[in-house]
Amino acid sequence: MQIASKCRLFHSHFFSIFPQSIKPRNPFSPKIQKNPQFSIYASSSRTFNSSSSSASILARKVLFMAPGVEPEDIKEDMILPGSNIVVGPYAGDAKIKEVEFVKSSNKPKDCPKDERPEFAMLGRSNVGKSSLINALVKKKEVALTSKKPGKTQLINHFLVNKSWYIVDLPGYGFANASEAARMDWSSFTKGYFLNRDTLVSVLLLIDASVPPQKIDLDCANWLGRNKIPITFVFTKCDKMKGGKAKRPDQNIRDFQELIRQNYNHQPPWIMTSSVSGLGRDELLLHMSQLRNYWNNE
Ligand SMILES: Nc1nc2c(ncn2[C@@H]2O[C@H](COP(=O)(O)OP(=O)(O)OP(=O)(O)O)[C@@H](O)[C@H]2O)c(=O)[nH]1
Ligand SMILES: [Mg+2]
Repeated sequence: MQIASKCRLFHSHFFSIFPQSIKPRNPFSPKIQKNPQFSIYASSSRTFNSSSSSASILARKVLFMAPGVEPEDIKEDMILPGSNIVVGPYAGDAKIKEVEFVKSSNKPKDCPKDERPEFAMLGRSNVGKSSLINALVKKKEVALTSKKPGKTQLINHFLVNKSWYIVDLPGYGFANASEAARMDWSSFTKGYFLNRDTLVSVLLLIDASVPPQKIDLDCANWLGRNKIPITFVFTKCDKMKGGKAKRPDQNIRDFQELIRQNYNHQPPWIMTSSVSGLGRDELLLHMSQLRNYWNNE
């Protein structure tokens, strides 16, 4: 199948429920602990084992159905902790054995052309994109990080296990960038998202230590409108502020509420911390199932 049509197939399924005809290829028995904290669907998860249609409608609304999963088959231990992601039959081979920096591109058309699947890290400047890449690959300085926003300026491709890419992108919403640089950012990155046929999913990073930001909601809505697959990755979940500031889980819930209005089906979301390693293995497992599905279709 041609890459472009393969990609469309993937995208069109992504925002709807996966069709009955997809047969599991890699039988997977999840070794996942019970999902401890997530009250956002805690009340509904009790009903997932029931075969009632209202339970499966609820599951469809709140959970991310991985490829090959039917709502009526979901059990609580198939949901990744700290996320709404159901693990399905395509999950596996999530280990990172090697990673190498391949190239920096300043135009989407200069990106690698070898048709390997890729995941792009997107988010506000300073949200923790480069730190998350380092946490995923367990190396300190694969992607350069900084306390000052605006560190990453180009499209950087990192090749993992010689078979797929993680892409580090410049952050958006960097107030100190010149007007010209900000305009450039949007045409340059929008061009990348709209034309990159090998893009499996955008990982849209959202800082969970602050309340929902309009710029993140606008970005999520733009991606949704353009049918670009998205996973919300909440960062800095280790940051517990004192006083009246809201905790990460409250900020995440507020963000979900705002997003829910614009999506028929809840996109996948997951809590992470590059400091404590929270969500690392779970995110890699999620990426494996999207990648394996992409590779197999
Ligand atoms: N507490 C905490 N701090 C984090 C976490 N992730 C990143 N940081 C800090 O946030 C700052 C920005 O991190 P980067 O990874 O450089 O952010 P970025 O999104 O790549 O930023 P740009 O390249 O400017 O777009 C650094 O000081 C990191 O140490 C996290 O999970 N927890
Ligand atoms: Mg960066």
